[in-house]
Amino acid sequence: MEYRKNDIVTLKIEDCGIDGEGIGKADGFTVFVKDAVIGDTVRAKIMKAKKNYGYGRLEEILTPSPNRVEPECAFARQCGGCQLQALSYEKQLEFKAGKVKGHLERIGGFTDIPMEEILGMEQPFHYRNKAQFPVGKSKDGRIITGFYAGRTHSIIENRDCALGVSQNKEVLDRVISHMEKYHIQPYDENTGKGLVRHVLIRYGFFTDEMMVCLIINGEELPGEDALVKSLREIPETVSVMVNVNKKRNNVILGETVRLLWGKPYITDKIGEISYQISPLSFFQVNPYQTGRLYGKALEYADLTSNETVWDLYCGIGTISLFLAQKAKMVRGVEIIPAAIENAKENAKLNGFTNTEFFVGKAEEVLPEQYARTGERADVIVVDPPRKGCDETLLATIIEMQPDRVVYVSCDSATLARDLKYLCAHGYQLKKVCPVDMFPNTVSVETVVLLSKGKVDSKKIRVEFSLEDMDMSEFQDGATYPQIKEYVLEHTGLKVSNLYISQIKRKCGIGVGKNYNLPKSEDSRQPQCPPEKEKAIREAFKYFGMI
Ligand SMILES: C[S@@+](CC[C@H](N)C(=O)[O-])C[C@H]1O[C@@H](n2cnc3c(N)ncnc32)[C@H](O)[C@@H]1O
Repeated sequence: MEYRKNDIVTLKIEDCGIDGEGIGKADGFTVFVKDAVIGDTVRAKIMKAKKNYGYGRLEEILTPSPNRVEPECAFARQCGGCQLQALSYEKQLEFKAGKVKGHLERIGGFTDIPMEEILGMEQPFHYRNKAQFPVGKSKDGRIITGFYAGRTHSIIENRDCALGVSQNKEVLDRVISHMEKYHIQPYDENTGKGLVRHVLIRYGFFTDEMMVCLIINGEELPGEDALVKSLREIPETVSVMVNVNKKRNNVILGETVRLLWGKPYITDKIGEISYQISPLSFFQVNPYQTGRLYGKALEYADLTSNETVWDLYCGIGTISLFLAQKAKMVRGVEIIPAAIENAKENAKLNGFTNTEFFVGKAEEVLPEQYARTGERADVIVVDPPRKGCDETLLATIIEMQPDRVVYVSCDSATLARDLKYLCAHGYQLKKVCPVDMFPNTVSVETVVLLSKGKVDSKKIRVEFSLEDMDMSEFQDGATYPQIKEYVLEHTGLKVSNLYISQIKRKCGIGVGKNYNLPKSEDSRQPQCPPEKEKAIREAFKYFGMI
């Protein structure tokens, strides 16, 4: 059945979408309902309707889910950070394990998935060692800080996030009163004026060292010494820095950092290994679960001190050093030069002599090194960003034929795509373990073990090429239907998948290499007209894709 705007539907919520919205069906018509949780029976008003699906506003919870809980944070509904706080933690874990399994089945084409039990937390709050608070103004002109409401840039005022450390509030109180005293204006995204954009706080859970870094739209901050004096009164402060970002974009951190006081980094430990972490370094945000995640990767790598291992996308060498405890040699590759500097320092700090690090793209460094040395690897570990591995890299792994591949992933959709490729080229899926690194949010991390085996055609249902798929929907940003809907609503124009993919390419957003390209050189494709291009670009901006 088809529903239209303003229709009222009754439905049972059975799933959860990427923004944590409840998903249910009314007579085969799928409805996304914000603030409804799995297991609720709700009455919803259709606010937007498409052919087979629509977006509903929660009117009434007719029967609350037995898994509904009172959120710990008073702002959980408005804030975009925690999408699942109203769902019991047990059910959250079930949902996440199901999400990984579902992606492996639907995208990867796998059956009989060797899933291990998801590794959850005992206390799923106050686990984040890093927080980035935007600074802005309230309607009545006060300086405020907090978090962005879901998919917007309006700040929900909150200095005491339930996922962060208790020191966050004290830091923010001091920064805001400093701004008030010195008449420092927060940055305004619309005008590009104002000074303070964000406050970044990093905390070492096992060392109790804290770094405060103000991201500013300028070179200097009025009263820098007074701010340092105030922040030093918090006993855990070991580092106060500014980061300069004068660009008018959505990227939080700029490239330049300046030390105001203390050390340019904090130190923290995972297991037996110490790491130095600077403002720009990638470091897993949940230190408790990171030890378990890396422990699982190490278990799957099954090292006996004789192996040569590559750790691709190695960041500051976190997994590399974990592996180096039990390997003959570990080689790490990372695109950010500063992270590789950190990785080398971290190796030295911990006394490792069996590591080597390379700056560059994994998909370039690995084939180059393999061509140069011809040395095979016993184990290859990959931990790519959400977009997953480049196909050139996967092809090189296949060529190198390591005994085991350990894949650590923060996006199970691109993970499933890459596993499908590796298994279609001779690897076997041996173990899958989801790890809950981000309780109360929809994200889930996964560790996978693949080992060399024969091609098993029964396990793979469809032939495919990465180039023919557009996986960018699974990354940050919006889906094709969401973009179409935004464009229609704001301009009245209808745009096709073809036009969206053309503009994605122009903007440098990853689209499968052949996705929506003409099948032969002579075939003609319509080109996106300028007014539609403008509208699509606006939608990309709205969804934070450019
Ligand atoms: C999910 S993080 C993993 C970092 C590290 N393994 C850890 O656990 O801390 C992904 C890393 O890949 C890096 N990266 C992104 N694209 C890359 C590429 N093409 N080649 C190498 N590194 C890349 C990012 O800078 C980031 O440090």
